[in-house]
Amino acid sequence: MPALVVSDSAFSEEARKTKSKKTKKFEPLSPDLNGSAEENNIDNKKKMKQEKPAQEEFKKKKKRTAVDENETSDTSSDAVLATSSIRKPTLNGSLLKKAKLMEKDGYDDDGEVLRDRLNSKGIKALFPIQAMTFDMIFEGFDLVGRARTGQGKTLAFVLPILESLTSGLHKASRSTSYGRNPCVLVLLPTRELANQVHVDLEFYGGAVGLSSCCLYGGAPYRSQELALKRGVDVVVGTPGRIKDHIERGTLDLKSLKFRVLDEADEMLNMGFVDDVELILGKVADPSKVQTLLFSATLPDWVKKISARFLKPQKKTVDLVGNEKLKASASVRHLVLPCTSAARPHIIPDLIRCYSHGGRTIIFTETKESASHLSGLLSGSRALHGDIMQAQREVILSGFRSGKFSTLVATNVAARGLDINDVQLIIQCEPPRDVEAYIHRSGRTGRAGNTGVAILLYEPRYSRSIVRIEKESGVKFEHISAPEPSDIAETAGSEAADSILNVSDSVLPVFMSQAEELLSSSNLSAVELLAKALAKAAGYNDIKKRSLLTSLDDYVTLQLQTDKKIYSPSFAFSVLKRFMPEEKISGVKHLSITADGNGAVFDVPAEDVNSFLEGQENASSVRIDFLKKLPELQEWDKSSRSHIGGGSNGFRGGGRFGGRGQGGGGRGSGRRTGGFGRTHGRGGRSFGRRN
Ligand SMILES: Nc1ncnc2c1ncn2[C@@H]1O[C@H](COP(=O)(O)OP(=O)(O)OP(=O)(O)O)[C@@H](O)[C@H]1O
Repeated sequence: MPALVVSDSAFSEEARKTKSKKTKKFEPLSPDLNGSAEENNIDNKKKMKQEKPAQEEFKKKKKRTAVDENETSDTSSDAVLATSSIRKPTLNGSLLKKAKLMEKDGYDDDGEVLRDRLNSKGIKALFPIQAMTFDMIFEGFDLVGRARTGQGKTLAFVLPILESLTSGLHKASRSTSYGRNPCVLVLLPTRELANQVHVDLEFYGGAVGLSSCCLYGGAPYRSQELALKRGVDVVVGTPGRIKDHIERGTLDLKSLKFRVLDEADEMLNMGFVDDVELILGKVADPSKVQTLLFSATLPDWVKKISARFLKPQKKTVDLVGNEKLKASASVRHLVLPCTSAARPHIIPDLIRCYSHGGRTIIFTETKESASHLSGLLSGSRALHGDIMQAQREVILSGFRSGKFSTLVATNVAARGLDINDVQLIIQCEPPRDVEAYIHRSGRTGRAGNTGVAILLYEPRYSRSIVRIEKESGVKFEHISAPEPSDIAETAGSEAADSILNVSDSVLPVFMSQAEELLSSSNLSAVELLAKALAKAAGYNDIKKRSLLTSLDDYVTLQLQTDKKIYSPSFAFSVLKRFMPEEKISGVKHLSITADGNGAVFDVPAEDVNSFLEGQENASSVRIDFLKKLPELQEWDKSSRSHIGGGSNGFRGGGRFGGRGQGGGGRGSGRRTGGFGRTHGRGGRSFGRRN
């Protein structure tokens, strides 16, 4: 039997670590070393016996089956249980074995169907979290599982549960009768997520003859009650509605074998604590139920819940642990200063630069701002809790199927949603807690793919960026907004391509007008053609854009004097020496540089020349047009004063290389799509996908 190993795919650090650990760990299990492996297993079995005697009978059976099958012992779970380490992580090892077991029982077709279904989704080997938890779950342990977003936590509980019900611990006691009570309960925080996991359970569970239903609020009770009455094996749902069904007597948890809390911490955030605790407390004999808890983030409440409701022998597989980086490692994390007024202008440009033609999810803090922003972004739809449930489902399925490619959502879409080809996440402002940042940014870069997450922030409140950076372990790349001229350049390039595709049949009609235009204009043929291209690309002019706030039609200037500038009021007093009051009133977002040698501020694009020329009238003063934002002092919202620069500062400086002399990365971006405005330390140019 070919033993597949954990995917060696272009995946995470974890995958690599797991693989190397795995190789080391399982080398002794090669066929010629079976003896020593067997000895290990015997030792481990002893430890296991002390640890969980209730499992013994089942394990004996399992071992007999393995011997019957003449398999090597490399799939023995004992090693895992004793070491809490990695079992040979085989999809084939496990699922082929499953298929074999099924063959004996006459269920070979089901096994094939399950395998085919996994393969049809590109699943050929287990991801680390799946490989490391499979046996623990299959063997009957309670488990807390944590892995970064997009690393396959759903199948980490789905597959061993299916296997356990159809060929493992619970096979014998499984009922298939009409009106049977569910043996699996999966709790999730949002309806969308419940739906998604239900779809997975129907798809994979259906392959082995398990039925499921999904219970969430906002949907009629009747169809849910009918499904429960007929009898199902798996119930998936949100805590509120599950509790309602329990209280109405339509859902009985007495036959439960598994209960799963997916994204448990979000249930706390959403105020489901009491409901969850009530549901967990409804099980008659907790010793007969296996409880599994999965999330990418495990704050304190989850630890409390697990201490209260999981058995003392529970296992914990934490692939994030004390590692500094808690967010997805396959996502580029970017930050960009941007006022709320600038968002509607800047976001389409960000999508154009960073989404590579894929899907984008934009997160806002409130339902109102989601609706408002979606109204301003053509081709986008909003998704939030005030939208009727049926409509929410239509919107999400439209987004999944590509009917529109930009979704503007609140946190209802932050957790767990797995949508193909989401290339870009934009967060309109820093979320209140780091968990929200981790989950939102994790809607891209899933299953080993890459993605980009851009966090917008009001420049004055850069402190929250520092906080998120510290708590998530992410090293943000600071970028400035794509310059309108860069966007126009690409649009012009597309227009040039489209012009070449225009049929020659237009020439007789337009030639004489072209000749007339050329002869009557002072412009050269190339200049006229450039204007025609601009028009074809939809441009009448090129706007300026502020470096400080990303506002269109504003330009960022820098003021320097021969003295240090300690406060905005001092900077204003200097400006007042040589600029008229009406121009000073147009100055916005004045901030002091971290080194105190200058002040930067925005002025309307039409006033730039007045400021540049005005400095002629003042001695020891310099005004410069900024191409690169220096490091700035942070604005302390509470004291309404500037905090000293340096490490606390709003980091522009060296990290904002983009518009710096030469405009980092602009150059040949035309064809390769380089909008080279990534100004992180590495200064990588972030081009469009070729
Ligand atoms: N072994 C595998 N091989 C290939 N793809 C997989 C494998 N396991 C899961 N996937 C795919 O990876 C994607 C992410 O899986 P899943 O939604 O379970 O991640 P998650 O860890 O629960 O993420 P989140 O924390 O965001 O909820 C899904 O599209 C899933 O089909």
